[in-house]
Amino acid sequence: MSSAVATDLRRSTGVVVERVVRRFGDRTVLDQLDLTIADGELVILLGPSGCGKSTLLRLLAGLDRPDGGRVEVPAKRAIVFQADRLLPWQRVLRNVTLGLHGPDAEQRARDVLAEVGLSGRERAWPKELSGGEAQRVSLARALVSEPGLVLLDEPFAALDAITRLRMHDLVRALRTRHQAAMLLVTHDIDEAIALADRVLVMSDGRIGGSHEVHLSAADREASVAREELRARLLEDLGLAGRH
Ligand SMILES: Nc1ncnc2c1ncn2[C@@H]1O[C@H](COP(=O)(O)OP(=O)(O)OP(=O)(O)O)[C@@H](O)[C@H]1O
Repeated sequence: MSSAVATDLRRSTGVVVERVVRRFGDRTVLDQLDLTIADGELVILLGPSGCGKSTLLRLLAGLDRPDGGRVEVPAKRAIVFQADRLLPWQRVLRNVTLGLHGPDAEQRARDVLAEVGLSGRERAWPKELSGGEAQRVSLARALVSEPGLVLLDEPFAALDAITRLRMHDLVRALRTRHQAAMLLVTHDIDEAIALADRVLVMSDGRIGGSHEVHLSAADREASVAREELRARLLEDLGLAGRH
């Protein structure tokens, strides 16, 4: 089967994945998977452990190649992992400017650090940051190059519940300013409902369920519609009847 990964030179073109296959030995982890993400859309990917979520993100990031099918992604992509992956021997500002070019690189890094609420921490070392602050730096580093696609692999899973809620507010604010397509992997159904334009549920190597989220900010917190969506997601995950 032929495979192709194409990047578009325009800044942001969304994502098109067609019939993508990825095998590891005898195991077919992604099996004719289809997916599209529009510019500016925030899509959340849910699925049981080991179903292939990170494998899909790695393909979209260009860290791996499919065995078959077609992947079309914007040229500029950024990925944020569960662990912050900051360079411990570089200060916060340098961690954000790494790989940036041009005379305005430092100012862009300062601006995006301000956006994530870290003005004044530019000269801090990574070890001096809390977990939430370190993930804010990771978000700043992802956004500073104005990518067309931001991939987030369980970015808040290691944070405490209150910090996670603050990070949700931050992601909502950032997406109104940056028009990137975003794909966020999580195990947390409530995180999915809080943030997503669309929630996808992965099973058997494909996208088994797709749910547009048409809830107001208030309804995302508590409403009959929210509970109905939650029940549908639990059903797709094979957990019907749970709370
Ligand atoms: N490089 C690799 N070599 C061999 N097997 C791999 C490789 N990468 C992933 N796999 C296998 O592919 C399957 C899917 O892994 P993946 O990490 O994508 O799952 P996941 O849905 O992200 O899981 P989790 O939610 O636990 O992080 C797993 O069985 C894993 O062992």
